[in-house]
Amino acid sequence: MDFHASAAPFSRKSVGIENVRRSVTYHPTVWGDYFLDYDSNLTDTLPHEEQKHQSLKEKVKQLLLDTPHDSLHILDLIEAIQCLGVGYHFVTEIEKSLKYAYDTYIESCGKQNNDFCTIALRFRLLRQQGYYVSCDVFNKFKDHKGNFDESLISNVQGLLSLYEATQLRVHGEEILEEALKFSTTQLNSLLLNVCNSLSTQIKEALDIPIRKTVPRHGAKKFISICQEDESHNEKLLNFAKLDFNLLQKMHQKELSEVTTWWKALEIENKLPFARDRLVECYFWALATYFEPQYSIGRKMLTKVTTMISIADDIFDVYGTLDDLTLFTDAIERWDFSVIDQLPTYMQHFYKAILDVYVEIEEEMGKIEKSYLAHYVIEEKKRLIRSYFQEAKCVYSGYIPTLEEYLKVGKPSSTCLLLSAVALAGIGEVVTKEAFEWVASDPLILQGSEIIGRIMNDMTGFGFEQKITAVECYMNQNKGATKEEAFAELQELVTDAWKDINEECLHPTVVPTPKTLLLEIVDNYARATHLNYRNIDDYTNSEVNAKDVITCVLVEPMTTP
Ligand SMILES: CC(C)=CCC/C(C)=C/COP(=O)(O)OP(=O)(O)O
Repeated sequence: MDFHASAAPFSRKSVGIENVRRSVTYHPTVWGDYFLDYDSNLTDTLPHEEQKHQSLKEKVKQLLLDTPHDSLHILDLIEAIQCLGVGYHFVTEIEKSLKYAYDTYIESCGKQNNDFCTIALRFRLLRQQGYYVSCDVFNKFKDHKGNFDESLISNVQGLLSLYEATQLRVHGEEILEEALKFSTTQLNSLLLNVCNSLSTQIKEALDIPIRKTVPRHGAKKFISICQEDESHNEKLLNFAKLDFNLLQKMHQKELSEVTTWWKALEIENKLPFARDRLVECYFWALATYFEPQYSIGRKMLTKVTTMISIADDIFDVYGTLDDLTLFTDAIERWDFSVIDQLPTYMQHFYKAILDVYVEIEEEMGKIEKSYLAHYVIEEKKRLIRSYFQEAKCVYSGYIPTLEEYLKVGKPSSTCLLLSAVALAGIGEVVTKEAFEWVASDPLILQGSEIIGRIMNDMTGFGFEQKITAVECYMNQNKGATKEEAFAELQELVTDAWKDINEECLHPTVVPTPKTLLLEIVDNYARATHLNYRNIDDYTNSEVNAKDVITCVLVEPMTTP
């Protein structure tokens, strides 16, 4: 970027405040010490719960094995298992059934008893699994004029199923673009004429489709929907509820541990200008992966994310240009001995950052992979470099083009660093190739970065203390309104989802552990959708985020 062009109205330099420390009032933590109480006394799994869990798991597994691959019922069963959040227990069985569905795809879709709903469901389940299957199967639901058949309008479940299937579309799939418009319009008009529980289901799907749902949040939501459905399978539902509760206890215990760490840092006293969002950061980590074996990863991610959040507040609000120059240099040098050269308020923070990465290196050392920790540090440096570039831009008053902006705005989304940290926390299965893949910033990761950056910027426009993609677009297209800028940027988000969808299909160039890496990247985009689809729920976490966190991390499911 060239930072020497004419000054913009919001330029700090233009109003002579480049060396004035500023502050914005963020609301205090919603949670305080709340999760400290969730220590082992409350969160250890009891032996009878363990036994019941095991026995229900066996029963669900048997149900899967007993349902023939060629029955229509198997698709509904897999869908229920996955939506209820217990698919991770039956990965092999599900893969086997879906392989069969893939091998017999065209033949099965052609059968008489294959209705609209089933065809759309099969299409989605296979695409979710990474199988490329053709969208031509939807042609048979069009009338002689080429429109979707009017008879589909009254089929609510079919419309929902079609709508969900379109979320897996890739570039150039015209019929799925039409299907998305058709199903969205019809579902919106149905909202007025259906019963309460169905209208809630439609509203929720329109707001957050399955493809964009954060797994734990989705599990809780679908358990409630499933309960209302009289045809639900009791054993599966009970298993899902118990599994949810056992995982929730584990997550509460992790939160209790990271709260102890956070309190000891005394951030609210030492850096009172910064957002205090420990639990929200943990929730982001939980969105990345929720399974028991990634406990260490979630704790690492939480610590790293809180440090990012503080750094972001220093760069965007509090720090002077001199402070930011010193801090960026100190991060490049990555050395405890440079602490004294930093302004006092940064010293404690700089040490806290380095300590977190020492801890990551030590954790990786336990599996003899500490030599890979430098990949994570390099991503931290890349992030801080991008923050510094953005800050310099504000101080210079130059408004970049959207393209120039995104070169810096993509890494500043945090997606690259958080993906590298997520990898550092997966234990034995981590590979050097996976870190190198993240470092190379492949297309799929860029998709998540774009979603992260642009959705964040749209909610931040008018509030952020820094330049956003919206200003860049409006400046570049003289006379463009905010609405036009939003429409154009929303298109970029839609395209980014198509990139992600395409890159998830076999054969992928993603290294081992492939499925996990794809999940990590997908989940970053999903967490962004959840937190930034209306307002910035991370910064303003008193309303929506508080409700979501309460639902996922505080309220257990009622089990029989
Ligand atoms: C993914 C998460 C939760 C990251 C950690 C904190 C963070 C940088 C939040 C976004 O703040 P912001 O809206 O001020 O970001 P930016 O300044 O990059 O626009």
